[in-house]
Amino acid sequence: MIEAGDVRKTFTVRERTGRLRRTRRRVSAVDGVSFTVAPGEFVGYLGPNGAGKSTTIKMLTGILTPTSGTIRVCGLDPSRQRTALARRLGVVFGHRTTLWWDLPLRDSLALVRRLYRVEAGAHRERLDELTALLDLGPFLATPVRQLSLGQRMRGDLAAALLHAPDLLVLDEPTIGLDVVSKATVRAFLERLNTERGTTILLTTHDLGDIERLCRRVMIVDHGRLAFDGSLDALRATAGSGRILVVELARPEPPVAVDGAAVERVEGPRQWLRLPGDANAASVVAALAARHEVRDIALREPDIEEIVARLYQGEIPYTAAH
Ligand SMILES: Nc1ncnc2c1ncn2[C@@H]1O[C@H](COP(=O)(O)OP(=O)(O)OP(=O)(O)O)[C@@H](O)[C@H]1O
Repeated sequence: MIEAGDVRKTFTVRERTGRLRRTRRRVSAVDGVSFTVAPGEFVGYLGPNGAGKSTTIKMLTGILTPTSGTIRVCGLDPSRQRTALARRLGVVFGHRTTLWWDLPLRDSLALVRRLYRVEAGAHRERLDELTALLDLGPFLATPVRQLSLGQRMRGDLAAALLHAPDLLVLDEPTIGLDVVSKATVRAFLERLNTERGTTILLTTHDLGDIERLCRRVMIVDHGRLAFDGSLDALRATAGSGRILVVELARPEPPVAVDGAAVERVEGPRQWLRLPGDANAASVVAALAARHEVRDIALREPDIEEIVARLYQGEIPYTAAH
């Protein structure tokens, strides 16, 4: 569905370096990224701010042309065959709407039908289905500018899917949504993928989206693909380990136990990181033999923490392969 081969995008930015002087600087936004996405996959595309995610998405959707490398999306070259690709592709940017601000949602969706030249019968059927799935009924007659963010996002999803695309590309579709709206959007996307077989590429900073939806995760950092694998592989990152929180009878210097490293000390509490293969029971036994332990708790690493540590360079991406 998507094939990207050694894709690069370089921007030239002009900078003021003195009162009258300007210099040009080259920014390598995407620096040799290669991957393929098969039909029916649901892939999360992650990365810290400025890593190159939006630039990649803009190249996949034909908005930007790569400086070098090859891209095929639905068998087409996005920058050369943008119109043909638009018929096969749906795109939703969480930050902005593609709907007409002053028109009621229903009229906006009718214009989308004309844009994509969807046959009237097929449109009605599809609109009914999307209205039911996304619960659009109560606000179809409301002008887009009066919709709440969650309602507007559901309207945008409907607009992107009215022409039944094979591939849906989402850029932060749950940004700013409350927990209930997020759950609605996530449940809808899951159904779209499993029941309709729509391939989905999802860019987000919300790791809840990723955990709930994606079987595969790609992480881009400094313009390069730093990780490409399953969510389980990411969770099992060698350096991630579990955290043992120990409450001692009194404040003590960091304890010394084989197979654990003290990460934090707060009064009588100490946080020990256990490597992936460590035996928690023997660490606890060793601790109890030498210290008066009041309480212990074992925490599994959460995905948010693992990703933060990867971004900060505390664990190498290679550990996640
Ligand atoms: N039009 C542009 N001109 C110059 N530099 C750009 C342009 N677009 C992006 N960049 C630079 O390219 C790099 C990657 O930007 P990009 O927007 O792709 O990152 P991102 O991963 O989407 O970030 P975020 O999570 O903050 O949205 C950044 O250093 C950014 O400043």
